[in-house]
Amino acid sequence: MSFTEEFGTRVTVVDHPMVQHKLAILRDEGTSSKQFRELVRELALFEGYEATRDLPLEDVRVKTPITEATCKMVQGKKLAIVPILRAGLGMVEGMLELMPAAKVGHLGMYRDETTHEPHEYYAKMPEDIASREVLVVDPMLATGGSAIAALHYLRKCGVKNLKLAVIVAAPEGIRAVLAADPEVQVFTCAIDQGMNEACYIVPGLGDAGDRIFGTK
Ligand SMILES: O=P(O)(O)OC[C@H]1O[C@H](OP(=O)(O)OP(=O)(O)O)[C@H](O)[C@@H]1O
Ligand SMILES: O=c1cc[nH]c(=O)[nH]1
Ligand SMILES: [Mg+2]
Repeated sequence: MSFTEEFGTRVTVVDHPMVQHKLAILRDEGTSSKQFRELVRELALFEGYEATRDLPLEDVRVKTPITEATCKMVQGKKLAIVPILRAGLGMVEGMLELMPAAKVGHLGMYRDETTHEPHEYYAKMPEDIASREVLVVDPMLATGGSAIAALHYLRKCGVKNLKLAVIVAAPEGIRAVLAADPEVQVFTCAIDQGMNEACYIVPGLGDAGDRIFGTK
């Protein structure tokens, strides 16, 4: 069964040629931290473009230099971007370029190196998070543990409309997320083969947080 058949409309693979090109450079172990950060920002912008495709529009009257016309503008929808620290921070700037009025909540989470379980160490959300449409961002979806913990936290905050944008996903992680949250929509630039024994995505791109911040 193909991933399209298995995941249906709940998963969108953003596989535009420019996205695939940038992702190939991102995966390359020789790519510097500076270029890695720039690519993560750019890929986030492309993903944000897809993730906001269903935003409601309203009619506005515009006077062009030629005549008056009825045009469309995005309704004043309340949005929030929630990066999972650290690596998710790399995607915030690109998302904000697209949605400058969005609020940003932060969720600190690290994966235990042995058990691969997520540990939450920080959370700061906009006060009105429950009434916002929320886009959780993190470049990597491996076992799905971190994303599931983030989605669970946001559901407990009362968030109704949740989307998750990652850059590289393992099929196991997607399955786990879809099973844990029956409504979340997932956006990814690639679905990889799987994970190795250390739960790193294969072929993946290594440790996204370390590559963004140059910590290894
Ligand atoms: O799907 P999972 O198995 O939970 O793995 C994915 C998580 O692991 C990475 O974070 P990490 O724990 O390395 O923290 P960091 O962002 O601080 O590097 C990544 O950015 C995700 O948050
Ligand atoms: O491949 C992986 C898996 C988890 N976290 C990463 O940064 N990369
Ligand atoms: Mg990391």
